[in-house]
Order: sequence, then structure tokens, then C-alpha cells
Amino acid sequence: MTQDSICVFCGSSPGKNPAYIEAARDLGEAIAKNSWRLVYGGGARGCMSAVSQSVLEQGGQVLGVIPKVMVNKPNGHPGGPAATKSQEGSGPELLRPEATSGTVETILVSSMHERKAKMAAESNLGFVGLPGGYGTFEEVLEMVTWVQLGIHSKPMVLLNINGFWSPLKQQVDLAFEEGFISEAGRNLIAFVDVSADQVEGSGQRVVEAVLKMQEELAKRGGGYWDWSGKGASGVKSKGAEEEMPSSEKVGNQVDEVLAVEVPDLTFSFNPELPPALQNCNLNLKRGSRCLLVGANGAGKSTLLRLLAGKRLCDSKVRVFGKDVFRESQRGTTYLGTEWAMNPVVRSDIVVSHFLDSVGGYRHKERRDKLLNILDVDLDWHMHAISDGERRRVQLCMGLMEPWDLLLLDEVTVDLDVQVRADLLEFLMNETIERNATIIYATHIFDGLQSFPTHICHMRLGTTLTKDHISWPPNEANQHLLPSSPDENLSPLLSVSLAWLREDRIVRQEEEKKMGRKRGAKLSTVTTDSEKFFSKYDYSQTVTR
Ligand SMILES: Nc1ncnc2c1ncn2[C@@H]1O[C@H](COP(=O)(O)OP(=O)(O)OP(=O)(O)O)[C@@H](O)[C@H]1O
Repeated sequence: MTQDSICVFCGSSPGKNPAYIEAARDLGEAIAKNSWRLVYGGGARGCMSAVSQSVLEQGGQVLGVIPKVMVNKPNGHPGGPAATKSQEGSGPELLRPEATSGTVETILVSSMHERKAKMAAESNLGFVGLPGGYGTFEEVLEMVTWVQLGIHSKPMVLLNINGFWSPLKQQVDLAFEEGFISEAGRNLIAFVDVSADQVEGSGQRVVEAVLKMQEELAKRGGGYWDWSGKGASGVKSKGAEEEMPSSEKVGNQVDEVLAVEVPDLTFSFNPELPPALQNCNLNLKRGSRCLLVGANGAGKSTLLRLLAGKRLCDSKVRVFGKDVFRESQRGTTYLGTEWAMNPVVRSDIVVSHFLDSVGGYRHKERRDKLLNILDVDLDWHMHAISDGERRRVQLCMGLMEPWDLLLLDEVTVDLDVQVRADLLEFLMNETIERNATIIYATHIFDGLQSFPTHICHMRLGTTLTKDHISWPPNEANQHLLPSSPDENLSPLLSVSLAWLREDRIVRQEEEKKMGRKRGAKLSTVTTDSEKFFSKYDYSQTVTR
């Protein structure tokens, strides 16, 4: 789901002046009223929670991006399976998404660098800085540096409450006077001056400053360097703007840009573990419907999550020509099973409010079509429906905004057969009518025979062919499929079953080389745990 998004950098402490929290709340209100999504550092205290809680109370959408190490004990932060809170900062404010009608999504990242890159990528509108400490200073200045370098062209607006940011303003002026910052560079930060006793309405002034600065930056025409990778040296030549192709020319080239490009991707969750993905290749044109086929643990979900930009990976992976992690992926929708685990979607929210809170009112026609296909009752309460019904709401929510790339990870598994068939028909039409692209990982092949245009076989973290296989198979790739199909099964199920049988044999051989074996272990030695549990076998006292 994509929505216009603004990133707010601020302290995870409340600060000494109550005006800081008040201003953060006023800004949150303005963000939600403008139907913008808030992207923030994911903290559950101080100014961070004030701005996010305020967006949520207005029924808005919040995305928190937080390094794993900062997510810990239960109480407040929505990052973990149970609510968890951030270790940083202190103060009385706690994030309580369950008490609001808004929605929170949290992305866990490995490092502060990843956090910053992700926050930047998710925020198409720009950045706002509220008072904060070193972390806030660093984030504000790096995002401004990126404008100067030409990495992005997004506004930075600082809410200057009681002169908090005035020393920075003076520093910028001094650097300009001393010849370190150019005249144009001097204007890369907009300051909105507010006195502590007149905070009300300052959020809307910030919103207006962001919009104004966007217009100014659009006239400015980029930064020092060309980061597109197209220029040989990367240095922007004089008059580079004039050399840029016109939008009509770009329009003609659109079909040449692949929807998905995965060249030799290798990825590890942890440097000490073997890679979860190794030498994966996948190239898909717009309009493709690609089925990922592979056993449990083959790497399908990992690949989909990387394509959704949920984890930092090799920067050669592209979706519509863009770096999946560092550049905003507007138009990509990822639907995975983990959504249903989020406590917010199991709280007492009425479905109609829930859908409107993520922009349902903006896509009324599509929303209504999906409500009919998925047979959803707008009066359902999210905490009082079945898993399959909750899944239908998720699908309606995820699909109502038009997407260019849809990444589906097993989310049709709990739908009844009729709803699943109608949904698949809807998805097929979307790819035909709108030239949209789908990658679908599933273990259920029933009714899928005519769905894919391509299939991709994954085994032990790798794709088995350099390129996907067209489906139904053509002469050129027939030899890549198992040779003796089972006539009793549909061709797709027959191919998949043969692949999975082969995969198991290969996997067993690989595991044998490493001295590992699944299934029952034959051993004559009694382990310590066996001895212990035979003495204290509580199952004997438990009523089953
Ligand atoms: N968070 C994680 N940390 C470490 N390893 C992981 C993590 N998540 C997955 N893996 C490993 O990565 C490999 C690929 O997992 P992945 O979830 O992508 O498989 P999959 O093909 O989607 O499986 P399934 O069909 O069961 O959903 C597995 O070996 C798994 O153990």
C-alpha cells in the first residue's frame, strides 16, 4: 500500500519544554488531516510517540522503522509479536496504537544506516525535523546532504520552536559566508519559526512549508552528481537537464524497463549463517504472472520480502528500474501472512473504518468491487471474525489501491474455494487490463493451471534456471521441465510435485554431507533430557 508519506525526525525524549510534545502532537494531527502517512523512527516515547500517537488518534497511517536492537520488552511499541517498547529515550508518553483507529506498520532493520535509508525511501514528500539530540541532528543533515549531492530532491523543514534550530541556521549562514555552502545550498533547509506559547496550528504551517519547498526544489533541477548509474563518470555535465529525455520519450521506453530484475542475488540474514538466498535470478516483464514453486524453506518468502524493500540487499536488484531498498517503491504491494498476527488488526475496529483509514474512500470503485469479490461485510469487527474473514479484509485493504507489482506470499491459503477462484480471476484481469505484474508464492496449485504466465523453481535458496520458464511451456523451455508427467494430475501440479520430490533428494544429500539428517534419529544412547523427563513426566498428570 502506498500513500503520500512524510518522514519526521525528532527526539525520543520529551524535552524540558511541554511545547515540544504539544508541537509534535499538532504536527501529527496536520499530517493525518492531509491524509499523509507518517514515517518515523519507531520509538515509543517522547516526541516520537507524541507525533505518531497523534496521527493514529486521527485515524492516520504510521510506518515505524526501527533497528532490531532497540526493540525489547513488552509495553507500547508495535514492532514485535507482542507490543514492545524502544529502549531509547524516556518520558511519560507511550505509544498506544490499540486505543486508536489508525494503523501502524513497523519495519525492523539491522542498523542505523539501514533505518535512515529506509525512512528516506519510504518518504516521497520529504522530511520534517522537530527538536532532538545527536541522532536527530545527524538524520537532518544527512538528508539535506543527499539533496545537495543529487541522491534525492526532497524538502527538509525544521520546526524552530523557541529558537531550538536557530544555532543551526546561524551555522549554515556562517558556512555560506565563509564559502563552504553555495547560495542554492543555503536554501536547502526551511525553518518554520514558532514560539512556545503559540504552538497550535504550527503543524499545518509545516505542511505548507513542505509543499512550497517541493515546488522550489523542482525548479532547482537536481544536485551535483548523477546517481542513476547511466553517466559514465557519474559527474553531471553542464546542461545535464537539457539532455534528459522528454516525458513522451520516457513514455515510449516504459515497456523496456523490466518490472523485476534480480541478477545473481545472494542474501544472508546473518553473516554467521549460510546465505538464505544464493545466485538467484529472475527477470520479469510488465504484465507477467510468475508463480514461485519450491519446498518449505526454499527461499520464496525471503525473495518476496527483499523485492518489497523490507530488508537491505544487493543494490543490483531492481523493481521498475529502481533500487528496491533505497528508492521509494510506490506501486509495489506486498501481502504476506504476518499481517494477521499484528495485534492492531485483531483489535475492536469496524471494517469500514479500517478500510477508510488506509485510504479506502479514495479508491471507492475498486474497494466496492473487492468487497463484493471477497464477500466482506463492512460492519464486521476485526476482533470478532474468523482467520479467513480477516484474510479477506487484508486482501481488500491491500488490493484496493492500484498496484503495478503485487507480491503475494501464501495469502490465499485460508480463503474458501469460491472466493479464491474469484480473486484469481480479478488478479488475472488486473495484469491484462493494467499491465500490472504479480509474483505469487503458494503451495496450493488447485485452480492455478491457467493463472501463471511464468513459473520459477526455487531450491535451497536458489532459482534453478537463469531465467523463469514460460507457462504453459513452449518448445524452448520444455526441456527444463520434468520429463514424465503424471497424467492423473494437472500439468502444473505434476511439474511441481516432480520438482519437489527431486528437491527433497538433493536436500537430503546436501544435509548428509554436513552430517545432518531430518526425521527420527536412531540412537541407543539415552540422553540427559530423556532421563530427566522420564523421571518427571508431567504429561501423566495433565488432563488431555
Ligand atoms: N529471520 C530469519 N533468520 C534466519 N534465517 C531465516 C529467517 N527467515 C528465514 N530463514 C531461513 O531462510 C530460508 C528460506 O526461508 P523462506 O521463509 O524464504 O522459505 P520459503 O520458501 O518461503 O518457505 P515456506 O514455503 O515454508 O514459506 C530457510 O532456510 C529459513 O530457515
